[in-house]
Amino acid sequence: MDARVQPSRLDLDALRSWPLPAVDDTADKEARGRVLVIAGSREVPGAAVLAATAALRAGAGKLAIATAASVAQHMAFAMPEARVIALPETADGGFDERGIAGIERAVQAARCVLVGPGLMDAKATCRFVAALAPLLKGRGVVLDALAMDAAPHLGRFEEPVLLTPHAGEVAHLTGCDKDEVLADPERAAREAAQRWNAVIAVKGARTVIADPDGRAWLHEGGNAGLATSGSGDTLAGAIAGLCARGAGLVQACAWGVVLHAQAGERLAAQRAPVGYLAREIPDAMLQVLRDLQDVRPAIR
Ligand SMILES: NC(=O)C1=CN([C@@H]2O[C@H](COP(=O)(O)OP(=O)(O)OC[C@H]3O[C@@H](n4cnc5c(N)ncnc54)[C@H](OP(=O)(O)O)[C@@H]3O)[C@@H](O)[C@H]2O)[C@@H](O)CC1
Ligand SMILES: Nc1ncnc2c1ncn2[C@@H]1O[C@H](COP(=O)(O)OP(=O)(O)O)[C@@H](O)[C@H]1O
Repeated sequence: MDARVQPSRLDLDALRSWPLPAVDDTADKEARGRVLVIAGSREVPGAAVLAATAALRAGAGKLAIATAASVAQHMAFAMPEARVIALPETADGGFDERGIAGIERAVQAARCVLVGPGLMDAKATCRFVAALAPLLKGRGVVLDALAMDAAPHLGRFEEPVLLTPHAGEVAHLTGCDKDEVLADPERAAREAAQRWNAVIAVKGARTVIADPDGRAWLHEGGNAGLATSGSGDTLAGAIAGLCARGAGLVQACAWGVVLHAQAGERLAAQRAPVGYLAREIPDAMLQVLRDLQDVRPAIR
């Protein structure tokens, strides 16, 4: 018999009974929390824009983006709400770990740091994340996309970190088969959470979140329209934004997963079931967030 405790179901009702920390009407942008998005390479700069937009739509107060030097100027115009820090690149388009000195202050100021969307050069990314890891202590950390490749090399995290792999990325990280993960995402999430002492969200039509304490949450919802280029970047960004404005990693992840899926459902109803764009998801998430807060206000 399967001894696993059933995962808690995540849906809008679950969020209503798990309200986000309230943001006071008198809050300034510092109180709303700083988020640092380390993302975007010369081939995939848009991933940083998608993640950063979602972080602000989720309610973060202040935004910094650390991105490839070759696209930093363009990023500053694409994302006028951000302070943009240029990172030196490797020949293969990765972030050179020597650039970390230039983001040290931004890391220290951030309540949440998201690393990964749109990064290139797996080897350089592993070195970069390994060198960054000691600076991340005490803040919410979300590793997405190529930044997760560092996880197997970092051993067990000392403090919880969130990883957001889809089934293919779990297969890539653990050496198992993608179909095995799809057949039992809960097992994959629980095993990875124990192995790395991390919160894991295995994403897909069924998303399972597991934490190192043995708790798990299951979300079923959204639609195939969410299976689109850049969609995962908006999820990671929203989670980082929720964390920056005061939610813990697990709550931020749970809220982000439901908001993202609900945004997909709204876009499917408003536009078409398939064919809406990742860049449209953050605004739809804001609509869902607003309606939720009408029910139980988190921002007065
Ligand atoms: N047009 C673009 O590319 C855009 C990309 N964008 C952003 O770029 C980032 C990367 O996205 P992506 O789409 O390039 O990488 P994705 O396919 O998620 O693979 C990730 C890893 O999983 C692995 N992996 C996958 N399946 C597997 C399997 N069955 N079994 C084993 N391994 C498997 C795969 O290994 P590989 O297939 O390379 O061997 C790879 O290591 C992300 O942030 C995305 O949002 C956007 O911003 C918009 C434009
Ligand atoms: N059929 C589906 N139903 C519901 N959600 C889905 C479906 N397919 C994908 N998603 C969601 O869309 C997102 C896709 O993320 P990801 O594969 O990382 O995209 P990308 O790498 O292009 O940004 C995940 O949050 C996943 O849960």
